Amino acid sequence: MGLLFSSQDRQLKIVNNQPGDSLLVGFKEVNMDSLNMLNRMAYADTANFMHQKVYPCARCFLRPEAAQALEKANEIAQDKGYRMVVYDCYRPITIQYKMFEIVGNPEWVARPTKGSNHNRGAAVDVSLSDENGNLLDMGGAFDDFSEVSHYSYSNLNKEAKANRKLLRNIMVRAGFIPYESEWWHFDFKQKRYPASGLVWSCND
Ligand SMILES: C[C@@H](N)C(=O)N[C@H](C)C(=O)O
Ligand SMILES: [Zn+2]
Repeated sequence: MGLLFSSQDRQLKIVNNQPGDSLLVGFKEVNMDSLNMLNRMAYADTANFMHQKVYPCARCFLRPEAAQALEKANEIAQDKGYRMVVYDCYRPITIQYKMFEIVGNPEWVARPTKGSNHNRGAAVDVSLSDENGNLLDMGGAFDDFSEVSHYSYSNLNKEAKANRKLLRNIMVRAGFIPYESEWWHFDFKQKRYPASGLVWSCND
């Protein structure tokens, strides 16, 4: 894939894997099953806004510090009697292009020329469930690209407002930065990581 340049003349360095590469160099896998997280990786299934399975399988890779922060968030959630629900972690830049082509609005899908923190392995899309895996009411669905998804959307019932706040507090305590437009999206911005085109394998 080589190098891409953003319109704001910031150079976006894309690291791509070669045929035969199976490991994501520089990333750490978050083992959702052993951590009792709910694996709902949306883009490894057809039930998403693209109606296409665009990931080879449902695995969560992040930069090591971001992975550690997600694990911390999970511990905080579990101490309170909840489970982390994981919709997305690292997202190859090729998929960002595909998403942006469909949605075309940077409020909902970051411009691929600039790159999303998902492409850097430094963002997650998450929610919470109870101990039995029942999703908490967040007042709207994951990837509902409408104002209902704004964290501060006013027309929410009390429970949904409280649940959004609970999720946000857990994630902020763990080191993530919330995104106002999407209640589920959290960035980990401690370092500037390069965007990547690496795609994981499913059998190692
Ligand atoms: C596509 C959606 N789940 C998401 O992550 N959007 C943000 C803005 C992104 O693309 O970084
Ligand atoms: Zn996101």
